[in-house]
Amino acid sequence: MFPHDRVIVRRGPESGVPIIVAVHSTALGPALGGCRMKAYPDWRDGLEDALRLSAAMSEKCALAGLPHGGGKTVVVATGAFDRDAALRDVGTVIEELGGAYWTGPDVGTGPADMLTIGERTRHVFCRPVAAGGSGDSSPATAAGTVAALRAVCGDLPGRSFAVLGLGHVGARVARLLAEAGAKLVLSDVDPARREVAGELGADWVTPDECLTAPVDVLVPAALGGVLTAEVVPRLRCAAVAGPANNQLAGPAVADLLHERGILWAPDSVVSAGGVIGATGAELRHESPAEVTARLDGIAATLTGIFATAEREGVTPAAAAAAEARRRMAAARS
Ligand SMILES: NC(=O)c1ccc[n+]([C@@H]2O[C@H](COP(=O)([O-])OP(=O)(O)OC[C@H]3O[C@@H](n4cnc5c(N)ncnc54)[C@H](O)[C@@H]3O)[C@@H](O)[C@H]2O)c1
Repeated sequence: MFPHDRVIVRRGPESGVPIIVAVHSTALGPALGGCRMKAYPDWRDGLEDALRLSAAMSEKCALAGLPHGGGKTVVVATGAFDRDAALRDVGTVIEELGGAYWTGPDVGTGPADMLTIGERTRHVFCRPVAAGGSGDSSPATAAGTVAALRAVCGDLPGRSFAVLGLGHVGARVARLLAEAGAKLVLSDVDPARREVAGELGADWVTPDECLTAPVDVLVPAALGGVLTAEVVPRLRCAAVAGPANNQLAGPAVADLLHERGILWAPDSVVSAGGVIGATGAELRHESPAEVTARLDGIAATLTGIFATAEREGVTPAAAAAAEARRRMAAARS
């Protein structure tokens, strides 16, 4: 079965680069998903990314209890091209969808780029705060991650965490954990990020040492695909929970984690804070208190998924996917 509602692949009329918009589901409401601008070896690799990431967004929105489905835009940014023209092309394609899909920032784009896309469509979120948008989504993503970490290990004081990746989200998570009295091991491929460890009085280690640190929770906050069949046997943590999208290198890795008795918190739940915060403020016009309540709700969602997984003898990944499918099917019927 073709699982997507619709997929558009278009040569941008102004820029000439391939623009791909995948709308996975609108069962729960208009689809949401960021605009990724990235060089790919071939446009078909960009299409594959858009198909996979839009399905992941459907799961994320459904599990966050949002009235939205999942989508994704990919701009295949290979070779020289006019960046603003490509962003306007994205806006043109999104406008043609008539509100079935809204976009925001993703890898390779930021709030300022949403203004350029917004020249052609109003179906865009996370514009800069000065332009009336909600701006950087990473504070909300970090807050949601910490809510998830409370669900994983209860009280944070005295617990140990290895945070891999100290960018927009990871550095904020590390600060919130330090403020809560947790013990931290920190790492990033960028040596300049060592200043975060210095500031927080945390241990600074190499990325490989961070991945295999003997801690309560490993917090992946860098790139996806970090949990591979080779890495899982070397892990020395009790649980893995972090904001990095698509942490599992393949579906079978969830079983490997389960067999080793390592609790894995599905990233579709842990990383939902950004989309909860941005769309709460811009699309649903929720008050800060309502947004905070939704962010805190990530803890209850995760606890429910862990309980279902245990009761049914399945992995948290399988329990999360089944729950998202159930919510979308219920909305369709
Ligand atoms: N920003 C958000 O609101 C948001 C929302 C949902 C999910 N996420 C996900 O969270 C993750 C982090 O997002 P971000 O906005 O902080 O990105 P970012 O680019 O600001 O930070 C990523 C950090 O990871 C580091 N890094 C890259 N490769 C690494 C490696 N192999 N080992 C160690 N460190 C490495 C980079 O140097 C950088 O400091 C990404 O997977 C992103 O998709 C972010």
